[in-house]
Amino acid sequence: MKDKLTIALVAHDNRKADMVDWARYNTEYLSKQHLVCTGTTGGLIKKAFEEMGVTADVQCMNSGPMGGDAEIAAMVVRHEIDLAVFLIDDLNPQPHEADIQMLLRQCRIHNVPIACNRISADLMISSTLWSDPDYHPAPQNYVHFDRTPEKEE
Ligand SMILES: O=C(CO)COP(=O)(O)O
Repeated sequence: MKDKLTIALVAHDNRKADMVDWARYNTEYLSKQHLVCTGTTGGLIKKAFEEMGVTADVQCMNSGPMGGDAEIAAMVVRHEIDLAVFLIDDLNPQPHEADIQMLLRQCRIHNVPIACNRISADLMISSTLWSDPDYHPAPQNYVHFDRTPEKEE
């Protein structure tokens, strides 16, 4: 498996404090990975690492409402993202809902693990499967399911 994962980090405004706190909690691990973030989320994570005197590889895309989610979704389609953490504000509407759904959908389609809360993110980054050479993720399988009830003889 790869030495360095490319991890997407995205958080809506009301979830940014949680994202920064999560990034601080996992600084040692995250500072060894390549982080791809939407603009404002990435800026806050960079600042938090700087305040802690930690050097990290943080790449900032556009801000979410200006296409950042769409840029990251395109990276997912190109298989450039290994894992995503997306802290969504489920209590308030977002102007770029279509882009949000696109990012979530492309992660599902392309079998990219995506955590939408901190516990999922913690479990995902601590999985030993990342370094297990015998682990090969099963591909997504979209098989038609026939709902027609079987006829009784
Ligand atoms: O809106 C976002 C994700 O949908 C996040 O974007 P920012 O990190 O630029 O605020």
